Amino acid sequence: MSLGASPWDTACVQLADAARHLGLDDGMHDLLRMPRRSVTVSVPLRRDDGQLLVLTGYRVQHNLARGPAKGGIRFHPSTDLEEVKALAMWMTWKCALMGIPYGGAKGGIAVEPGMLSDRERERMTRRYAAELVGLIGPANDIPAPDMGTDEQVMAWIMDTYSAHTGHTAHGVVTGKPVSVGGTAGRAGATSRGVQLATFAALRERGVAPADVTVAVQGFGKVGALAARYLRDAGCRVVAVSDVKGAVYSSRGLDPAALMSHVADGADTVVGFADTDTLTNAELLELDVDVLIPAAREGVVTAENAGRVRAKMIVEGANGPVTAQADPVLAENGVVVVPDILANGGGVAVSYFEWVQNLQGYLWSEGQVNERLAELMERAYAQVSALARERGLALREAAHVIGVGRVAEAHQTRGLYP
Ligand SMILES: NC(=O)c1ccc[n+]([C@@H]2O[C@H](COP(=O)([O-])OP(=O)(O)OC[C@H]3O[C@@H](n4cnc5c(N)ncnc54)[C@H](O)[C@@H]3O)[C@@H](O)[C@H]2O)c1
Repeated sequence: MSLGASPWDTACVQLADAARHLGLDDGMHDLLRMPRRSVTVSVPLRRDDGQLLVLTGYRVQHNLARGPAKGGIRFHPSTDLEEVKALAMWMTWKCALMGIPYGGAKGGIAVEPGMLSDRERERMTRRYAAELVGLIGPANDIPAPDMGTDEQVMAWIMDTYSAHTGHTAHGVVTGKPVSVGGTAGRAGATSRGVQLATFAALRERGVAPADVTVAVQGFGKVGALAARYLRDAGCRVVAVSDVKGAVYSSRGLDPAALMSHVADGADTVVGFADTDTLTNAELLELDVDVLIPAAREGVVTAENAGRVRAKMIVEGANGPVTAQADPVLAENGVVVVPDILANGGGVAVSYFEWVQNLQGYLWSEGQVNERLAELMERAYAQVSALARERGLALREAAHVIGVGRVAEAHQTRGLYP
């Protein structure tokens, strides 16, 4: 297969690589590649000023062999069907790798959420949810937050779905506010998982957190808390960024103070006191121990991979390294802890939330964090062991495990009719 740079191309190259290692035949390879369902919906929105804006929304259920579809919803201007298909495929392998009984899905609306008022965002979300009522559901397909969406968006989706079905359906989404059936520990789950994956990789290489410098691209839900947890655990976070630019301090940044700075109206990390301003491109090329891309896909490419000086990349984002960049990084000895492992903590705790919703029973934050650590460490150990045994990169090993489990589910279930 020829190497492309789009997320879908990257996802297909990774699948083809895993299929080859697993010895899957062409039919099974096709079955695993093709999304089970792809839905495109029109989302008409009445703006506050009376104008009608017609947006496009998507939901892709990539694979259902291991359980109901699971995956986030993204509000971002560059969202399109190809991107959503790639993200849905990665969710399938991630859920399988984490050992949770879900298939993979993803959704989104092509929109810049920052241009909408809160009331517009609510109307848009509810209309999109209403279009998907026949598709989503606690036993069918369970959305969660992703770029540009948050727990309030999940509450609106749950409420819209519940209004249509005539009963409160907590289990239709995860990442909800705790007041409407969310779980303790979900808000920081992806970031905690990133920290656990980083520390597992460092431990294996005999490196202590206190000796580690970190740069984080993306200071959103995943990146900000990942920076904060890593700093709290002893690492020196020297740079972070958002879409407007990056800030750097060789002495180390205080992510908690930066979060307050952003929340208190600055709306960006840029301009934070006692820091130098960098571009996002410069942040990716800093001489640090650990680089955590936690913004969007395709930021480390064949063009800039050779200039990455980090010793390790831990993928907080989905698909931040293209298939063409991977071999360049490997050649230069850069260890990549892949997305389907490194950011699997989010879907793990989403699963815990859904289980609590189905049981009508609440766990403590301690229980959630303990079980998260168990799943992350188990997944890391399995990936690392297979990588050593078969001489694979961590990404290849992670995909061999995830894809292999989904292929096995297909084989065991058989083909209908
Ligand atoms: N939210 C989750 O639980 C979760 C779970 C697993 C994976 N992810 C992945 O993590 C990534 C980030 O998701 P999030 O939920 O934190 O999103 P978010 O919207 O909360 O934050 C995104 C951050 O990235 C920045 N950003 C956007 N475009 C950028 C660009 N071109 N260059 C630099 N920075 C840019 C934004 O300014 C923001 O700081 C995505 O790839 C998402 O799929 C999220």
